[in-house]
Amino acid sequence: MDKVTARQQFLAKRKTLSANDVKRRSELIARRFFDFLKKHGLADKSPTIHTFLPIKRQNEVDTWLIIRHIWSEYTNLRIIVPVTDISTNALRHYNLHPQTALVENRWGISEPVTDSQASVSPADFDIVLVPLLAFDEQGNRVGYGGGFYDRFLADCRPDCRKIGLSLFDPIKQIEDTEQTDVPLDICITPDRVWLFSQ
Ligand SMILES: Nc1nc2c(c(=O)[nH]1)N(C=O)[C@@H](CNc1ccc(C(=O)N[C@@H](CCC(=O)O)C(=O)O)cc1)CN2
Ligand SMILES: Nc1ncnc2c1ncn2[C@@H]1O[C@H](COP(=O)(O)OP(=O)(O)OP(=O)(O)O)[C@@H](O)[C@H]1O
Repeated sequence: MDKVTARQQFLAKRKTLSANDVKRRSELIARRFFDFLKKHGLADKSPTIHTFLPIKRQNEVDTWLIIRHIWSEYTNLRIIVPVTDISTNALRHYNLHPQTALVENRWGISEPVTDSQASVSPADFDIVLVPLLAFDEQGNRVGYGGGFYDRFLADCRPDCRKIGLSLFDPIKQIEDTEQTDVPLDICITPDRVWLFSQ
């Protein structure tokens, strides 16, 4: 399947989900994420976790379930979220705390108010939770087509774990992958954890 077709199909599939479907699937994904952290002892190393904040009207995975659980149970973890620079199409990255003031951007994505806050370098990130519309059995992904995450993930350390979160199972293969596409290491769905790198 090509990216354009996958994008259309999965945008349509998402629209069929009720708010309750998204919530239930997001809870299963969050549970699998914390099981994965525990199994690999990742939380012990006080990792820095970068996550997207969900676009509610697009029925994205509700990452707030993961964030709130980290704030209550894993207080040694640092959470970073992206802010989109509309003029350069680049992402900048800022700390997220329970008291961080947020504003919605033009796509309905909550972002920290960045006055006087220093941005954080992608070299600091140990885990990145990656938004997607579709992924394939090799770990390739398709987003909204802006190339934001492809550019961002290229700046992360090679040992940073790139973990996709998907409400749906993978497709067999995305056929028109490009040199600049950065594949996922892992993808978590409501049903299972897909591992793409050893
Ligand atoms: N939650 C979240 N944050 C993210 C991303 C994401 O996919 N999800 N991005 C990942 O790169 C970046 C923002 N990228 C985006 C690019 C385009 C549109 C957009 O055009 N939205 C249209 C609908 C798209 C469609 O239906 O085809 C809109 O809101 O009208 C939204 C986000 C950075 N932050
Ligand atoms: N590192 C990069 N440098 C320059 N252009 C890039 C880079 N990464 C991706 N692009 C370009 O960005 C455009 C969109 O890429 P693609 O269709 O893979 O986006 P996507 O992965 O669906 O979106 P997103 O990453 O925002 O979720 C393509 O034209 C691609 O060539």
